[in-house]
Amino acid sequence: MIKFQIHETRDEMTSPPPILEARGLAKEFRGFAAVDGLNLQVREGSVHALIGPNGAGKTTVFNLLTKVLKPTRGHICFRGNDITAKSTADIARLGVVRSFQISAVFPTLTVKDNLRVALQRPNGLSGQWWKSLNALDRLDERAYSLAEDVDLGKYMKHRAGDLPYGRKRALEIATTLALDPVMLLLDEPLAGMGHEDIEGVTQLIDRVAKGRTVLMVEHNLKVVAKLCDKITVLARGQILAEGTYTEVSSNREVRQAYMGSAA
Ligand SMILES: Nc1ncnc2c1ncn2[C@@H]1O[C@H](COP(=O)(O)OP(=O)(O)OP(=O)(O)O)[C@@H](O)[C@H]1O
Repeated sequence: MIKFQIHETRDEMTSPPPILEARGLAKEFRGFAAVDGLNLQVREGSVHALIGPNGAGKTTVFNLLTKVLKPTRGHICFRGNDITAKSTADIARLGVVRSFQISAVFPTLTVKDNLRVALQRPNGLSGQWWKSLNALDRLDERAYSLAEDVDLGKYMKHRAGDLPYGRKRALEIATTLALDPVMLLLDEPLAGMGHEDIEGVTQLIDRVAKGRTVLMVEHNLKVVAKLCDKITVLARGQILAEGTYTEVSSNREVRQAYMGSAA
């Protein structure tokens, strides 16, 4: 692993402890090390990207951090507490929420009703939603405020299924924000998105990152360069390089790993 010693030493002296940390994290599939002794530190308030060539282990790391997979070895800590044995629901209660996975968007419901359904989860109304959406009127104010946060204010009466793709992604992010996360994990938030939506969703992520910590896997390196304070480059399950976009993109081994492509 290539370290940016001066940068990291300065950072460590001035920065708070990491909000999320992986220590010696490993995942083997039938003896194959998809993730191999990962030591990752995500600083509170940062927007941190995990990048790397295909098969580098990004998705596996994400699945380990969000408790979809159990590690073969190693530990995960959130705010200094070991969360290795906790479930996805446990860590969501701590405020660590993965978007585009647990955020369900119901295509036949309006934007407003999708937001009200999402909002009832942290408000302890789960199980009541089927009684009557009218019973959820008290959530309206918060639903409108969430819609404004993601620029969906004028779409409240639209059916989610009729929204353009970028707006659907905005609604998914809004349903995630309904859980009031302190840390958002975004798994390829721009995947499959047309050029016309990328700028809007990039701005949206930038906006919702304020006051939160974001860890994202993303292949679009232009967007990573724009949004992220720190980038961890994975290759063959290990950290190849870490630093700012300028630092990692000028790194020879990173360029080699991408075979002279976008990095
Ligand atoms: N369930 C599994 N069983 C066996 N091997 C797996 C499994 N999941 C992942 N792998 C292997 O682990 C390695 C890392 O895969 P992973 O999907 O984490 O990489 P990635 O960096 O997310 O790749 P991509 O950018 O292509 O999505 C790959 O070689 C993959 O084939």
